[in-house]
Amino acid sequence: MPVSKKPIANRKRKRHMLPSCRSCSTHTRCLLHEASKQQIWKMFTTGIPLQEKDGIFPRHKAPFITFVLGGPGSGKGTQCAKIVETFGFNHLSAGDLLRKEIASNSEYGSMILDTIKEGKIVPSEVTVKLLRREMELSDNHKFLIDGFPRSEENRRAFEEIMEAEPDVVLFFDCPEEEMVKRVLNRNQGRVDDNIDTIKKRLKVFEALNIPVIDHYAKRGKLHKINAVGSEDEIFEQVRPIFAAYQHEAK
Ligand SMILES: Nc1ncnc2c1ncn2[C@@H]1O[C@H](COP(=O)(O)OP(=O)(O)O)[C@@H](O)[C@H]1O
Ligand SMILES: Nc1ccn([C@H]2C[C@H](O)[C@@H](COP(=O)(O)OP(=O)(O)O)O2)c(=O)n1
Ligand SMILES: [Mg+2]
Repeated sequence: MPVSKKPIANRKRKRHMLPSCRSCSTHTRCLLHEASKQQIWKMFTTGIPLQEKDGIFPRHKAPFITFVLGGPGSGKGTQCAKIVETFGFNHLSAGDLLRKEIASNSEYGSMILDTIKEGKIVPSEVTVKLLRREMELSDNHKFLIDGFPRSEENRRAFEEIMEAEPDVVLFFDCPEEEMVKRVLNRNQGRVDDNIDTIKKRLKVFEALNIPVIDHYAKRGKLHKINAVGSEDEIFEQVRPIFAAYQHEAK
């Protein structure tokens, strides 16, 4: 699966292909992107489609990207489902995309399976390519990217290949013993939901994912959420984060 910035052949391209602003493809931010995001939020919160008079043409729609981070079993997938329901995001789970690759017997399937069983991280170019494909094909440009980036390498690869940074980063902060308990009770038939793999995953989380979390904390993008409590209690910490963005866009 070679990484290329060229269009994917024979694939229907959507208007908000990344980078969404052709005139600034070397930049991760430009005034047009920023103005566009304001308009997009307005559109989503009011339900009124963008007009030419708004000064932003639809082809300039910028993606609104949320990274969802947290250790294994911290509740990322569970909360993503609630965010989708309430705020209408497209949920892209890096783990689900990798598991689909295994199931489809793709060229990288066996390597991905071995990596997941070992609790390690799949090479970034593979994961970013899968995410990129989903983002390009999406009709929705509000993305919840769940379980990514899991390492600084993941983060840098995304920024380089997608030429984009997240707008919001959520971190579900959960004690290890609670995460272990949840994963062992998850009951989804996953090859990595066993005590040996979970122990390895927790070490990898500390070593590789915490630096990513620190990076976004320093950049003021991190929203740390206490992941202990009922699903609804946790969602009540999440809700105002997105509600605040809606308010800003008005
Ligand atoms: N707040 C919660 N309290 C107890 N169990 C939870 C909570 N949130 C999720 N779970 C359960 O814990 C397990 C892991 O949740 P999941 O959303 O898959 O986490 P992650 O995607 O971070 O690994 C699932 O079985 C889920 O039903
Ligand atoms: N960015 C990512 C995300 C997941 N993976 C691999 C390695 C992870 O242990 C597995 C499972 O990830 P997933 O996000 O589904 O796991 P949890 O929901 O946190 O339990 O997939 C990866 O290599 N790189
Ligand atoms: Mg998950």
